Amino acid sequence: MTISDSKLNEKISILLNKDQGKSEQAHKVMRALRELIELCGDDPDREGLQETPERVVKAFLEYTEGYREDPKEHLMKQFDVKHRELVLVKDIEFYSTCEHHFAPFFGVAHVGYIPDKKITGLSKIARLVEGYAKRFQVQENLTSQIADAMEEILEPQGTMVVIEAKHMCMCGRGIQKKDAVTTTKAVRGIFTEQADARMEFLTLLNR
Ligand SMILES: Nc1nc2c(ncn2[C@@H]2O[C@H](COP(=O)(O)OP(=O)(O)OP(=O)(O)O)[C@@H](O)[C@H]2O)c(=O)[nH]1
Ligand SMILES: [Zn+2]
Repeated sequence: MTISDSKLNEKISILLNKDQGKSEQAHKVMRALRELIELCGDDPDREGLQETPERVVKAFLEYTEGYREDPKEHLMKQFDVKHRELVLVKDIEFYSTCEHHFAPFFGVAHVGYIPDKKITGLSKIARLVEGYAKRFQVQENLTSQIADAMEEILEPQGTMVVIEAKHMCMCGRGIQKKDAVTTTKAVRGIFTEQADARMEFLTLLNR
């Protein structure tokens, strides 16, 4: 089977929105992936590996779906309520791709904000996390991008984001510390100014 006549190829074309220029680029990447297989010491034409370049391209387009949307748009759907106290969405699972090694990193995001005028749907906060996670990332940028989007679109009294994640680039390669967990936080607005607000977030988080 050649790369161009397989079924997976059609799926890639759909993922690329039938963009002809991008499809050509995808073929170049598939050819490069054949080279990578050879570089690593295997035969790209052996049965198990024949479709691997296409599968890898398709998988990467899925890992990076966030580039093909504006995650902030999810927050545009808003409601007017009188609630002016902490809203905390805990344990939002995410799966991202380390921009240094293209290895997965994954874990949970906890997103809290104190509304001023507007609130958004809870699922929209999870969609925001997904939109930034599905890109090439470092955990610190992922954390601050989520906080900055909340601030810009909802204009709350403040936002606090905590992310806990495991990085596969520290497991199967390199330093090989499979149990290491990295925690990052981003605080904005009232959470920067008031220790009590941060404490309330952390108390609810650890319940
Ligand atoms: N700060 C930060 N570092 C990350 C993240 N993901 C991966 N890294 C680190 O990026 C660094 C890249 O270091 P380099 O020395 O350029 O690359 P390397 O030789 O592959 O590094 P080692 O992993 O130490 O073998 C490593 O220390 C990784 O642990 C992240 O989300 N945030
Ligand atoms: Zn890495």
